[in-house]
Amino acid sequence: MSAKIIDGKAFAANVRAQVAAHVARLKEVNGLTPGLAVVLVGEDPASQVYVKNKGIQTREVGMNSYEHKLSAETSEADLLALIAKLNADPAVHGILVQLPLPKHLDSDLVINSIDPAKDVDGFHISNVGLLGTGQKAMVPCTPLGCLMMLRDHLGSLSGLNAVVVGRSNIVGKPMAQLLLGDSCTVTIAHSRTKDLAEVCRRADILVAAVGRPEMIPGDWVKPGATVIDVGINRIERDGKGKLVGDVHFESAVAVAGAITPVPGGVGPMTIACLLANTLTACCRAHGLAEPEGLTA
Ligand SMILES: Nc1nc(=O)c2c([nH]1)NC[C@@H]1CN(c3ccc(C(=O)N[C@@H](CCC(=O)O)C(=O)O)cc3)C=[N+]21
Repeated sequence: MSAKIIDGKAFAANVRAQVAAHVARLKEVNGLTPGLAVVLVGEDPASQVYVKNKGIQTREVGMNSYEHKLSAETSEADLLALIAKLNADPAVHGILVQLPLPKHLDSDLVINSIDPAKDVDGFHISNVGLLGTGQKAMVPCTPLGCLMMLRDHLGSLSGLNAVVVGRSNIVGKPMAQLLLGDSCTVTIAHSRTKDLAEVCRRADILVAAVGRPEMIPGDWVKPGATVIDVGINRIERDGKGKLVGDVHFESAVAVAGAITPVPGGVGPMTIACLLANTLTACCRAHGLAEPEGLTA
């Protein structure tokens, strides 16, 4: 038996179509156009590609995209001044500061200077606290995308054993909160976890977010489990560049019940959820009903 492959690319296209339909209605009925500002500091080529893709997809769903490209030497004061301007701009409903920032900038300080209501990454301490206490928050895009795919595949997650491998603030920790919110029994594992293989084998839901190419082999996967691979690792194989996840796909696909591929799994859902969050932020800013099925 081979696992069902969860098509994140198709799923993301469907989410974007739902967002586009809501945006069209907002324009027609309320005269509103959601706006997303993306701030990129420095010239990292991978980041430039992501930011370009975000801009294209933002415009495709009918939203306004505002791109701010700053030099790698930008001072913290100048960056904070730009964020203050975006916070005050009523045309901007979402603000994303592309991470990682150059080393001379304090990313915690920068992120926490964003108006929490416009923090479409969900990284501001207010949103982290709101999510952790089950209150209405902006939810980080990658875990939100994972949750949508899990709910779609499994229906109810209630009572299932979920193991999240990875404890980052951007994926592991918020993912665990969302799974807990859907009544999973949640374990957060990481590189220091004792008997990591055994812990993984107990998972009905296994979320891999460690950033180590193919570190989770098929024999760590419980037969029939749902495997969500958040890793996006660029490796060199047979003299060619290749994108692989944190899960060893070929061995895991033979054991799992369902699995997300890399590329074409979680990655496209991350951008789709960024657009969903921008729409949600716009609706909240104007006291309008939130889009159903596009929030946690
Ligand atoms: N403030 C902030 N928020 C972010 O959400 C954020 C960030 N900073 N910094 C960088 C990471 C990375 N990230 C990705 C989004 C989509 C794909 C994606 O669509 N990947 C495609 C393939 C891409 C390729 O071929 O390179 C896929 O997995 O199928 C990947 C990575 C968002 N990030």
